Amino acid sequence: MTTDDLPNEHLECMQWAISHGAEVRGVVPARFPGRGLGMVATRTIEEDETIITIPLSLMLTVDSIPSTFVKKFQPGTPAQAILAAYLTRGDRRSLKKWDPWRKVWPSRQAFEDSMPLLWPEFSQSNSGAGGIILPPSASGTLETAQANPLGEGDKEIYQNILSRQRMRLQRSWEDVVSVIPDMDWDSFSYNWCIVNTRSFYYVGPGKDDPEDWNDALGLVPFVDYFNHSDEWTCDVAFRRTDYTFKANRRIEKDEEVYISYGAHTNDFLLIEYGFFLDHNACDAVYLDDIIFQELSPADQAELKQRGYYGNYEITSTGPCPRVGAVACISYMDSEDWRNIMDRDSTEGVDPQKTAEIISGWINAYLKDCEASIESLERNIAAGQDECRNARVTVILNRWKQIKSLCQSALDVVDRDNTDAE
Ligand SMILES: C[S@@+](CC[C@H](N)C(=O)[O-])C[C@H]1O[C@@H](n2cnc3c(N)ncnc32)[C@H](O)[C@@H]1O
Repeated sequence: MTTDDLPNEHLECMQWAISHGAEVRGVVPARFPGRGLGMVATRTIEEDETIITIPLSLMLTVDSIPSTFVKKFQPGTPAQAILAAYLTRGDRRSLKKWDPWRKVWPSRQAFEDSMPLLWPEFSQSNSGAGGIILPPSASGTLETAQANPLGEGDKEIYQNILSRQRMRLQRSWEDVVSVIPDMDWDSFSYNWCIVNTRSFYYVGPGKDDPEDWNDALGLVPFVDYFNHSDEWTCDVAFRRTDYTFKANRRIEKDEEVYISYGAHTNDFLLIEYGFFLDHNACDAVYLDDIIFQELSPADQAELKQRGYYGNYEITSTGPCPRVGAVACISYMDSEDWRNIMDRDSTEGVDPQKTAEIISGWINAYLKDCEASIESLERNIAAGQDECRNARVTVILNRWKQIKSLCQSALDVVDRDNTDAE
């Protein structure tokens, strides 16, 4: 961590926020290797101490930008599209207020380096040209399986992540160019990424929470310096009039202070934010594409009706209960299977068989990992272009993490099976 060589613009940004009503106690921006800027404690911070308060008046949301600009857009245009359009083509005088804060944002090059969405390999599709193989949760495809329809449930955002993101950007772009035809793509996509990586949850006064959380966002100056950790030390509370940032444990002087961007998998962090964590308690991958191949139409219908279709998650601590349920349906008598689902019966369950089926699925995923790792390593060895090699290395490291997650899950399945014998 270093604050000594911090360019003045960061302290000016903090002063600007304070002069517009922000209260800042015990933290300043600082540079952290591999994480860009972040927030550091300048003294010991006690548990429950409020370190920052940001008034609503400082925020940049669809409610705070000139209504003449917002009114140009059709109802239903995503907030992210309107904000990115405003940052790109809003009235210069009204935008000037935000200059000290915008000055400290990352460059477009930083996004081009870190966000697969902007990598040339993925400009057309999810399966990168030139051999960059994205993890299945990001690309929506396994080498060994055709992409299948997704299941149901709140975990869906963690699959097909790049397609979903590309669709959101595409839709934003179309909505915006239909109103501002000479919008510049490079600037717009840059500002779209800014909103994507630096927004907070925001719902305007008197409004209900929208169905899609992508529609509930706003930019909150200065606190967008906070980096993410799955062991965050600062809780964020949105009270509709302000945001408060409160330490959830004692923080020592010179420690980086983290918030949580959500309980996200590493593939989600990679695609949506352009980084992933070395250790992430929320990391997971999904066996859907492998399992879907083996399900009969009747089993699919039964699983759908019970809300058990898809989102077959594995973590380093083993498979989720949905995986066990779908393994059982593949060999059990229908009546017995319904009884385990409805009455917690164990009649007809063969734990060894269940474990063998699950191990087979995880091993199929592992095979894909190994093939991808080999191919990416060959790709790096043959590559001449340094920037491209850096991109391939990021993805290779992610595949290695996935391989180790699968191996841990496999160990858990094998151990549980041995214990049951
Ligand atoms: C809200 S900004 C945080 C401030 C940012 N680091 C900066 O330099 O302006 C979010 C971005 O910070 C980076 N980031 C956040 N948490 C990180 C972490 N734990 N490790 C590496 N990069 C991180 C990612 O580039 C992400 O898109």
